Amino acid sequence: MILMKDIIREGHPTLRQVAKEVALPLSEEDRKIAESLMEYVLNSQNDELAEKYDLRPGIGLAAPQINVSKRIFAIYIEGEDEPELDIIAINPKIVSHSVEQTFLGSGEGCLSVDRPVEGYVPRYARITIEAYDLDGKKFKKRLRGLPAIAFQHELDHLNGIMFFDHIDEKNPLKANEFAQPLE
Ligand SMILES: O=CN(O)CCNC(=O)c1cccc(Cl)c1Cl
Ligand code: NI
Repeated sequence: MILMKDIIREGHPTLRQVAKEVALPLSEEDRKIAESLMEYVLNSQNDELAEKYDLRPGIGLAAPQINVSKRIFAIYIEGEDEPELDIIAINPKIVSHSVEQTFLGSGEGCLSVDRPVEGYVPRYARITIEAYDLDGKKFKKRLRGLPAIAFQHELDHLNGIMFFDHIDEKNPLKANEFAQPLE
């Protein structure tokens, strides 16, 4: 299982690389990598396991964060009755997006960043994405809200981008005129 010691931190060059597309159908190795990312995310949201193994909670995790420069990430966002988003995404891409932007009023955090970084991270408010699942089957989703924000945070990791790259240096708590805060 992935532990915090396996997660690379800012300054590690892999976090700034553009990750490579993954061959389909997935090799056994790549399937295990994908499953381990989701396993971490789920474990980190389980109070008992998170405490037992000292895991920082996360709603997503991308392969580059465990020093694997491949286009794979997992996202799990709990919902009322069913998860808001529960995906393992292979070779993901945004195929279209709204002009309108959004951001989390509380900003974003990252397991690869061991410091709080204040500021609004502008994201597309609504996105249409395409990716492949563990079985190599292509899927398409329209996302909004936190799922859309999380998808963009993880996709950034595959392109060597960190969330703080998007924060306006001069005025971190400025929201541009197209952006509406998420709740
Ligand atoms: O790349 C994934 N992580 O670094 C996991 C830790 N960060 C979070 O769970 C997190 C927190 C706030 C906003 C977003 Cl969008 C995300 Cl993703
Ligand atoms: Ni992150």
